[in-house]
Amino acid sequence: MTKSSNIMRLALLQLMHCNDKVANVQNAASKIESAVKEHRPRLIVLPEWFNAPFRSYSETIPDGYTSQHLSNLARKHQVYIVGGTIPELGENDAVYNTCTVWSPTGDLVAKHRKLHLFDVDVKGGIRFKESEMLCAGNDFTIIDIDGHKIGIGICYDIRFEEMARLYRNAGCEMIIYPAVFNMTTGPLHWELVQRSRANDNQLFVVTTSQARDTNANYVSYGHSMVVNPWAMVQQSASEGEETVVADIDFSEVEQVRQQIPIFGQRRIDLYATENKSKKRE
Ligand SMILES: O=C(O)CCC(=O)C(=O)O
Repeated sequence: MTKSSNIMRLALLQLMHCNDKVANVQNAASKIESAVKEHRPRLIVLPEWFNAPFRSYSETIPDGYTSQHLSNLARKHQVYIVGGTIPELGENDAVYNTCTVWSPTGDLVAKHRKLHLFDVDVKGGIRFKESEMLCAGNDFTIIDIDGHKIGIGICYDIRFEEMARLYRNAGCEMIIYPAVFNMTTGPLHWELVQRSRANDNQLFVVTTSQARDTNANYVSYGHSMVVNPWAMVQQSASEGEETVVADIDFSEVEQVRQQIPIFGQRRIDLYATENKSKKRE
C-alpha cells in the first residue's frame, strides 16, 4: 500500500482494571469514546489483559464477547484499535495471551499470540510462570495502516531483540507492545527496553500499560510510552488512568535511517537474524 500520510495520531489508553470483565470492557468503551471525541486519533491502543487475565474469562476470537465489542467500537468510531490483550480460547482447549487488531470497518485485521511467555524468578522481586497457565504463539504479526507497516508484540516479547529485528527487516516503522511491567522490572527496564528496541531498529516503539492498582496481586508499573526512532521518549504517562495522545511523524524514521545508516553497514557476511517460523512475513 502506498503511504497516504506521514502523520498518524495515536491514543494510548492506560486503563484501570478489575476482576469484572464486563466492567473492564465498558470502561474501555467509554475511554475510547472520549478519546475519539476529544482527539480524533487514527489508532487507539489498549493495555495487555485489559479485559481479564484468567482462563475462566477466555473467549474465542473473533466471535467472543470482547472481540465483538471491539469490532463494534472500531466501526462506530471509524478508528483502528489495537485491542490490548485478552485470554483467547484456542484449539485443543489451549489459552493464549492474544492481541487483536480491528479496522475502522470493524474487521479483524490480525491477531497476535504472545511469543515469549513471562517465566522469571527475580530473587527478592518477582516470581512469575506464565507458561503454567498459557501457551505461546508461533507467528509474527505485521499490520499495515495507511501504508505504514507496524509490528505487534506483547509485553515480555519486547525483551527479545531478534523479534524486533525481524520486524525491522520486514519494513516496519513502528512496533506496538501492549504490556504490563511490574514494580520490580518496571523501574529497572521499562524505559530502557523501549529505547533499546527503538535505537537498535530505528523505528517508533509504543507501549500501553494498565494503570497502577496498589491493591492488585500484580501491581502494574504504568508509564505507557511512545519512543521515537532517535530513541527519545516522545511522550509518556504517569501511573494512573490516563490517555496519552501522540502524533507520530513517520518521516523521522527515514531521517534517522539516512543519517545513521547502520542497516547498510551491518556485516551480514558474518551474522544474520533469520525468520524460521512457518508463516513468513
Ligand atoms: O519483562 C518484564 O519485566 C515484564 C513482562 C511481563 O510482565 C509480561 O510479559 O507479562
